[in-house]
Amino acid sequence: MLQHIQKLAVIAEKPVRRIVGLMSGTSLDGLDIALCEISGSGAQTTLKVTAFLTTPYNDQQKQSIKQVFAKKQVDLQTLCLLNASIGTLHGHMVRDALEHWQISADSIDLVASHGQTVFHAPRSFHGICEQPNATLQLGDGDHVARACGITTVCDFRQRQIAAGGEGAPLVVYGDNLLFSSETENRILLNIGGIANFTYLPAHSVKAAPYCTDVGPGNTLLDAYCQRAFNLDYDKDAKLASRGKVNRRLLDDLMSHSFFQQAFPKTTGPELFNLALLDAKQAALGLQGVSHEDILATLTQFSAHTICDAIKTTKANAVYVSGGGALNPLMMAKISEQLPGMKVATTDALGMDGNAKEAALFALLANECIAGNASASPTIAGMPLTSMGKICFPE
Ligand SMILES: Nc1ncnc2c1ncn2[C@@H]1O[C@H](COP(=O)(O)OP(=O)(O)OP(=O)(O)O)[C@@H](O)[C@H]1O
Ligand SMILES: CC(=O)N[C@H]1[C@@H]2OC[C@@H](O2)[C@@H](O)[C@@H]1O[C@H](C)C(=O)O
Repeated sequence: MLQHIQKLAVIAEKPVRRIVGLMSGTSLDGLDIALCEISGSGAQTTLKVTAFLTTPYNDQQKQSIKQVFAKKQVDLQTLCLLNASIGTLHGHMVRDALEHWQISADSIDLVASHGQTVFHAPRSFHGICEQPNATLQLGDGDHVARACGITTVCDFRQRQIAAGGEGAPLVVYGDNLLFSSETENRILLNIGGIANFTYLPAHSVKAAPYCTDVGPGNTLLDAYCQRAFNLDYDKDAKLASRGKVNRRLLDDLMSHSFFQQAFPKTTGPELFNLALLDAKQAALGLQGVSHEDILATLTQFSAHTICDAIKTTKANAVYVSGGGALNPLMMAKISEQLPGMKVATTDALGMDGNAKEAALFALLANECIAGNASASPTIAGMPLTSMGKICFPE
């Protein structure tokens, strides 16, 4: 053990750390792997993504996660086996990515492993006042570390909950260190399965940044597309573009109490799922609406709730990342509803939007090893705390 601690101390003192960030999001498309070079910590952090890839899950891997994903009742043995097998799978995916990039595992200081969220239950969702906020990511860090041979920092969300947060969104801690501006009030909007944003007031404003989930991004669209068309997602919004927004359904979706909750708040497919949509369609007698019209309505639902949330800020510019940034209809609707605001992708800030979340977990691992949470800049409504558990490869 002593040699592991000594090695960590050496890593903490390095001028530049090479950290592989991993993120497997709610879309279940695969594992995002971002190789990052990070120097400094806290306000002095610099981060460069030097290689990135998404290793897709095969159908069997997707199906095995779907057995437990966002489900209130699951087979405990399945869950238990998945925790180990996802860890090993992610470790092997890291090893293969490094081989592909022709980089030796010995040259990597740390892996930062988010794991696979399978259930997210903030108190506002479970409603049991005496119970805490809770969240569960599978893919045990010891299995990751063992499978790729690299010290792994994992399970970032638990400490943030223990310190008083909802365990998400965590990107704000990195967004604030990397992307705030002297003069621009910025929104960093990520449209993954769930959409979230970080609001970064310009330094001159001297206000604290904050971050929140705002509602569904692609999760309802993907689930509907899979059920109605047996397609993973509506590529380039080809299907939704043929449909018409159903106003009654849209208004009903928009009236969900989640949208009245104050920021910061978090959510997931545990709430925004096909059961919710089906119930609303049935209650309104709208079962006959065409699949294309439903997709058009869901695209507008995401765009509208995102823009409503952004309009509560004083932002001058929005930088978008995540798969939703590649959906032309979603992006057109967002630009349309934010007249006069600059809408760009995070590429304009030098960050590949697909790599951003994985890179920001690398940054959290960097903070865990080399940072000082109590000296970090304040985030409104969220605790300042270090995050992550450390797992050694031998
Ligand atoms: N060309 C495209 N056209 C339309 N939608 C797209 C396109 N490319 C990606 N997407 C959408 O983006 C999704 C993947 O997004 P992303 O990888 O950001 O999700 P995630 O990281 O799993 O989510 P989260 O951030 O919520 O955990 C796809 O499932 C799809 O809905
Ligand atoms: C519990 C969980 O995994 N939440 C994810 C999810 O995907 C988007 C949104 O919902 C966000 O809250 C979070 O991920 C990002 C990376 C975050 O924590 O900032």
